[in-house]
Amino acid sequence: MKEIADDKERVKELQMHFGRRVISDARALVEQWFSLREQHWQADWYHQFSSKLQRLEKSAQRYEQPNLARIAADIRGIFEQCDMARAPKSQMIAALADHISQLTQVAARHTDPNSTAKLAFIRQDVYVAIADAEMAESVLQQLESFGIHAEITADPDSLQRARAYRRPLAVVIDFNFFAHEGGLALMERLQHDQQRKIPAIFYLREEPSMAQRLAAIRVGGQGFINNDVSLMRTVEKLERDAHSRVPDPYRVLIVDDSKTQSMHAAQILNAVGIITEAVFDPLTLFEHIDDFQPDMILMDMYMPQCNGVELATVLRQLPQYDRIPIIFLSAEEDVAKQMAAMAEGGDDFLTKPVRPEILVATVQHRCKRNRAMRTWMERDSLTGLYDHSHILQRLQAELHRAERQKTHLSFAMIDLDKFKAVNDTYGHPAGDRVLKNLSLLLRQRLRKTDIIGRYGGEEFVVILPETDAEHARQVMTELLHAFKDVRHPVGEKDIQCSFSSGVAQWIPGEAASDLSVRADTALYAAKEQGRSRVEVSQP
Ligand SMILES: Nc1nc2c(ncn2[C@@H]2O[C@H](COP(=O)(O)OP(=O)(O)OP(=O)(O)O)[C@@H](O)[C@H]2O)c(=O)[nH]1
Repeated sequence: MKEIADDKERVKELQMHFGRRVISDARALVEQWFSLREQHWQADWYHQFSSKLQRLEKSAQRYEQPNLARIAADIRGIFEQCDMARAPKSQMIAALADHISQLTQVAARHTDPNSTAKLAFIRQDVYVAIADAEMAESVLQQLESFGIHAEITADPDSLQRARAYRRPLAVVIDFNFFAHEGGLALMERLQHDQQRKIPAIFYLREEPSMAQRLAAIRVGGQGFINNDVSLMRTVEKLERDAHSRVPDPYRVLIVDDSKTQSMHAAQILNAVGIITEAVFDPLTLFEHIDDFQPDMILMDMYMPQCNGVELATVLRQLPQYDRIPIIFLSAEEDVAKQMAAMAEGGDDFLTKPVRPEILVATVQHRCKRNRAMRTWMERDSLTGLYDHSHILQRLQAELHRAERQKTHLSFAMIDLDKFKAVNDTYGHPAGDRVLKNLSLLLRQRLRKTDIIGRYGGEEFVVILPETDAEHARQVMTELLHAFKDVRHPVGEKDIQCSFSSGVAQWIPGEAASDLSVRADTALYAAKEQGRSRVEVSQP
């Protein structure tokens, strides 16, 4: 009997091992895709993409991962239509990005079932370099309980080796790490060839001085922790960083009556994976904005029917278009005229001919800022999750996508159990802490592609694309178990809470409001049947 059990164990281990191989091949392809964003397109980019795609196709077939093999084959189909001599065009970028996002969704579901960092598909670890073993272990546990994968690197050499193997999400480092070098000097060495600094959180027993804080900032320091401070704030920040790798490409609308000029700008932007759309007739601008949903507009100053300043003025008069950044691109060298253009609602002015790297940097910067601003406006201030109205907008958009791609989608509602008693017994701030912890846990444990919102008070919702009801039930049940284990610090003691959840799988053609009513009814049933459980709506 024991031998059979051993065999089963071995088969399971092997399956997991092969599963990890496929995942690492999928990750390599996704990282190759992301590299387009950071470096300009180069001739051998397709070659590298192709060889990574081939590896994934082979391993997905060999290790029997049919969903991944199917998506890889679809990517191959799109990829083969690209003109290898030039950067991918907007249509290709959009199609590839869409499939890469599907790949991350499917791959995320295949991660090691025993891992706490289940859904960290494009995983970056946090390295914990603290000499005091007990403290290192405590930091590790706090990070892991929120699904941030962490690794203890107990001495400078192992930290260097880990860093060489993969860029970490952050390093939690002892300010006095191994006295002969110290955390500062070591961090400086780690940052040596990094374009973007690796975030560092310094551990120091005593309150840091101003000089120590300044020195820390210079080597990428984001903050300090000591023995008493819980990592909560740090986790929030790390969590935000982990999520900043949004795979959606930026979208830029180019308004220019000259085909040559607009194609030129498009090529430069396409080479860094930005999707562009050209508008030659300014009078059709509104339709383009509504359909294309740009992150920003690149606008020529002088066009036959009207000029760019007039167009910007019109846009700024309409609340729905008021926040879209506009960069003027023109041969106009008269600074007074440039200033006048900016005064009418332009955000920047670039003089033609503009150097490609300047155009790219300006556009990327504007898009990034605009997305960050939008994020703030759409988020609930306590938890940072989508607020009620925006989660409904996202649900609408995801239903369209599921319709287009003919995929499943599930919608889950979550409501904390007996939460009134938490507030009444321990006070409102303690209740807020629990709400924040639940939101952190949801963000850490769910896939990047799942969309989470705070519906109101102590009610949360999750949109799970590409997920059927049974799968959604499993995900919610795992979350419930994980949440019940979380200890929420309240004064001297810790408290534990639970939630109930109702899940509904979208029926093609069903309206968003009907779907949410079904999830709500299932949630009600979960409450009725004793709470701390997940119920699924039967269509
Ligand atoms: N701390 C805090 N409490 C909130 C917030 N929003 C809503 N609440 C509280 O959440 C509690 C919800 O209580 P009820 O709707 O009675 O439900 P419950 O006590 O959770 O009981 P069941 O849902 O039936 O398990 C109320 O006490 C609200 O005041 C918030 O932002 N912060």
